[in-house]
Amino acid sequence: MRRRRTAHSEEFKGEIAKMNRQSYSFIHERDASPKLLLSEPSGYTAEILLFGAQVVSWKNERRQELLFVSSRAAWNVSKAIRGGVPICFPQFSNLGTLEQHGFARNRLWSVDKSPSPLPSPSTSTSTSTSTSTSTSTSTSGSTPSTIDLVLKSTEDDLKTWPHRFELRIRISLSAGKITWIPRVRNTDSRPFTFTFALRNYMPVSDISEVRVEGLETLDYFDHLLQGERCTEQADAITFDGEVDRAYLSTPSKIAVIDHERKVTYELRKEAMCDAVVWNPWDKKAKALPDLGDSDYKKMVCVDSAVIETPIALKPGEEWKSRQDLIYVSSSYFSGTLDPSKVLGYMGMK
Ligand SMILES: O=P(O)(O)OC[C@H]1O[C@H](O)[C@H](O)[C@@H](O)[C@@H]1O
Repeated sequence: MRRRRTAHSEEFKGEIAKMNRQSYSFIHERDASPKLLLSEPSGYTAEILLFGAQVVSWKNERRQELLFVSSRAAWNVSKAIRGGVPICFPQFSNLGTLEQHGFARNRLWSVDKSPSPLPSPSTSTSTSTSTSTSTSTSTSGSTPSTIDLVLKSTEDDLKTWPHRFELRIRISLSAGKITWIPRVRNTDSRPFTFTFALRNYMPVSDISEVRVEGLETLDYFDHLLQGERCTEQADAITFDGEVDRAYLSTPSKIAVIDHERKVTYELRKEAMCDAVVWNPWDKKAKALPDLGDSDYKKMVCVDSAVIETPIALKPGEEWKSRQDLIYVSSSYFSGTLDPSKVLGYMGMK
């Protein structure tokens, strides 16, 4: 593979940083944004673009890709890659005057090489109504590998969103689990509000065979019905057409169960009380230039989000949240994948 020498490659050439439990290396590919590689002892790896702080690959010890990336993803990044886990800030979707999903996913972030310790829950300001108080631990019990990335307001961004902020994301990798800890600090002299989402593109064998559990009976805004408020009637979400919904006041655990692939993704979240479920289906997929025509069959987005009640921060305040994405293969279970066993294993039932 050809390597490109850039300012970043000069600065970080050959660097393996191991400070404050950080363990990453830089990858430089031709015509692509610098990428960071996180690895951990049991063989899981993650690749993170500095452009958008977007995780674009998460692999297990057998080198199987655990995130969806479009077959037509545009890697010469001028906008967020279609796939992985883009970060939507300070606006989710088109719910405001900014560009769709906000600008954070389309900016070059920096590595925070000497990150400050995470604030304890009592010192951090969380204005969202999280339903969770739990703190996840590494599924392997080993120390995770972490990287801290930071985005600050630029003079250009201040023209469209006139609020000075610092957005920090700590991404940690351990066996079977990847964690995001986003923090937004108001560094301005006036209060501001924002919405936020971690958009998780998960790969599935066949979208028609997928169930999303944990959102039943909840209210949601249906983007396909001009944001109309509806109530989920089904006992699990299944897919036979386009879905674009923001579920409200969701539990801290949601499961995406792929019967055919015999895999379950468990999404655990704190301080992000909404959850978005999105699949574009065939017509919309054809309209998206960076999504293959039939890619919609192989993906589903289930996002941790704060949408209904935007986060409000006074000057100096900080909001902190957390998302764990946990990969559970049916090899943990004997015989056929039984959703009730999976959910029982996860402590959901
Ligand atoms: O194409 P993107 O900007 O990544 O957005 C992908 C989708 O995200 C959200 O769910 C919006 O409600 C959709 O209308 C949009 O198509």
